[in-house]
Amino acid sequence: MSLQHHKVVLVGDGAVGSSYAFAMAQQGLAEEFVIVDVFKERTVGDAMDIEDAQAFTAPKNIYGGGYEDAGDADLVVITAGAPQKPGETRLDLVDKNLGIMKSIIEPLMASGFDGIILVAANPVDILTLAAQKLSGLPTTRVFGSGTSLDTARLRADLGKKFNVDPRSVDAYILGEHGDSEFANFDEATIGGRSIKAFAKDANISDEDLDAILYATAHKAYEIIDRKGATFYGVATALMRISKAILKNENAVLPVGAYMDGQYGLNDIYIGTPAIINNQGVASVIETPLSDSEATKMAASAKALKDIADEAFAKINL
Ligand SMILES: NC(=O)C1=CN([C@@H]2O[C@H](COP(=O)(O)OP(=O)(O)OC[C@H]3O[C@@H](n4cnc5c(N)ncnc54)[C@H](O)[C@@H]3O)[C@@H](O)[C@H]2O)C=CC1
Ligand SMILES: CC(=O)C(=O)O
Repeated sequence: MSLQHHKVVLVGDGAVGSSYAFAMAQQGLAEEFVIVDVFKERTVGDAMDIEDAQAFTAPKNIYGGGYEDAGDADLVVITAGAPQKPGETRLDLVDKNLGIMKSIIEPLMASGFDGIILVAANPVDILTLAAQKLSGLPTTRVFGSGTSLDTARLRADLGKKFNVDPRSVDAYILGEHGDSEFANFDEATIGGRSIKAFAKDANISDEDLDAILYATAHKAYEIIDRKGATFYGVATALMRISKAILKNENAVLPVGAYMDGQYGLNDIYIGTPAIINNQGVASVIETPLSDSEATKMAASAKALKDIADEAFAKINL
């Protein structure tokens, strides 16, 4: 039996990052875990705090560090960036967070890092593309959390509506992690049976399903209005994706993956199911879309591309 040693570097020890560090500790994932942030004292404090949980979970080497610690890391997770204030969209953060991403990728790559980058900072699809272009790493080894959180929200609401465990719902939010996202209701299933057929039996209308999509797409705003930020959901999604990478699971998960012709799209990252293993995105699953869903995917991609083109031009990317 080989002793596995996985090293993960977290960049951004705010609400999302520290919750992710805690989730990883709870799951006993990553034998070595480095926390990096401009607020250095906080990374040391968080590492000490999480260390106190190890006697109940699993021992690991967790410490506040710097980019010089990333050279031999398997995975770098980037949660550094300004979060939305009430009333702001994710896309409003683009210029500020692109500057932060640039300041991270340069020292990260200077460390000799050659692993996988997983991005969560918003607007995540655009920042993931920036991270890939700035790092020069293969597109399969740089990807984003994409619509993983949105898909979790959708499955939870559908689970409640149809009275089934959300883990048994096979439905996806696709497109931008943001206002132009959409659900694949025309193909979604529970136990292999179409959700639309379940809905018909239960007198649930298309308008009811659209209301579920609306609630999913607006849940971040609802949470931010009440507590200022969202973090537990995305931290758990990041933990789940990290586990698929570190354990080489070949798990099918919704992520923000690079488009190389899938859905007729190129050179953008967008929310889609993909197979995730220790190589990153092993392959993108181009899930079937009805005509109206394909139109929504194209519109979502255009919304992302327009913002990315404008923002990248400002930093010569
Ligand atoms: N993809 C998703 O589903 C979700 C993404 N987010 C995004 O995650 C990001 C972080 O959100 P929060 O943790 O709530 O924000 P936060 O403000 O609590 O934490 C951000 C952290 O980034 C650090 N930071 C800033 N500049 C840095 C730099 N140059 N290098 C290293 N660290 C730096 C800050 O010191 C701070 O600790 C935001 O962009 C937010 O919109 C939040 C929830 C869900
Ligand atoms: C903030 C954010 O992106 C979310 O909760 O979906």
